[in-house]
Amino acid sequence: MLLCIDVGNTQTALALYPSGSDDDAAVASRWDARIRTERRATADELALTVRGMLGPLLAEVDGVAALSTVPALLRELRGMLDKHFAGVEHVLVEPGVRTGVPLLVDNPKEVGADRVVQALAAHQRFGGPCVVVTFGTSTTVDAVSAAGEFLGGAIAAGVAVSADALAARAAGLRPVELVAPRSVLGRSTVEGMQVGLVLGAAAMVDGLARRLGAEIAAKDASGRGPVAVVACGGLAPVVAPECETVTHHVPDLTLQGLRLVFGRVRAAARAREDRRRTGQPAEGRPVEPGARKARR
Ligand SMILES: Nc1ncnc2c1ncn2[C@@H]1O[C@H](COP(=O)(O)OP(=O)(O)OP(=O)(O)O)[C@@H](O)[C@H]1O
Ligand SMILES: CC(C)(CO)[C@@H](O)C(=O)NCCC(=O)O
Repeated sequence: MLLCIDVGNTQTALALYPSGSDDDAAVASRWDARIRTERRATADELALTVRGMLGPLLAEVDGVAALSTVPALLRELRGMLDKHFAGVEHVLVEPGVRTGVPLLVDNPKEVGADRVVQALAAHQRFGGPCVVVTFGTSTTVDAVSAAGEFLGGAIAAGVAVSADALAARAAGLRPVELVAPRSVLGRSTVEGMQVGLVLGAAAMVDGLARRLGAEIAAKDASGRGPVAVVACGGLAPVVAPECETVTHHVPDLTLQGLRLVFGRVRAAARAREDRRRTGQPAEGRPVEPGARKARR
């Protein structure tokens, strides 16, 4: 089975998917888990945690795909894969890895690996142009073209981050439970904060999704018409139902994206190996440097 690991800023999500389902847009996980992200964890500590959680399932792992949105943990994650998963194929999604997603932005290297794999998974599953919304430490709203290109998008403070900041900065406000209020007319301090935090985030996402949809349509005639708006992230169950534009909620979108990247990288490596063995040149003409799109 393929082990996918998404190290987020607050939580780390893990799942096991059946091997050999590389091209399938969506495959149900056989096992999943969520743990707190510990920013100072070492490669050995990460391995201890992952192995401990997997227990006997560890023996069934024949591949690992991972990403980290925490730069400090990228090195440790690589160390864990190289030292503790040396015997199985593994892919760490970072700049240089051929995900097949063209990144049409100023600096492709700075785009978070989570946003890249989410764009891939949403496009593979729903086709056409789409908008990806994540409700995690940050709230992101990203545009993906009909051809599956990452066009850019928005990065905003996440709902829990906003709630913490408000309680820390306003003397009369306390942390509140992040749930949708009964009505937009907040009739208490707690409800007023829930309106602002939860319904406010939903309204922001709706506004951005509509504007990004218009940008996609303006760039490409095939982007006109309904655009799938795909939500994921730890707070999606709370906020996505309050959004008018969200059409799908895929809780494991990032992990599915990791699974797809693993399949692509493995297929490319096998094609290279076949060519090397048979002495055949790569298919197609070499791409001229000026015409090359930024991919990773
Ligand atoms: N059941 C829940 N109820 C309330 N908040 C939750 C729940 N589950 C997760 N969260 C919150 O969701 C956020 C974590 O979501 P997620 O794992 O998508 O983000 P993350 O780990 O920070 O990833 P990223 O760095 O990609 O944003 C945290 O702010 C956490 O407090
Ligand atoms: C935006 C977040 C925090 C979303 O998880 C992550 O993708 C990240 O740290 N990205 C780097 C900056 C960027 O994507 O442009």
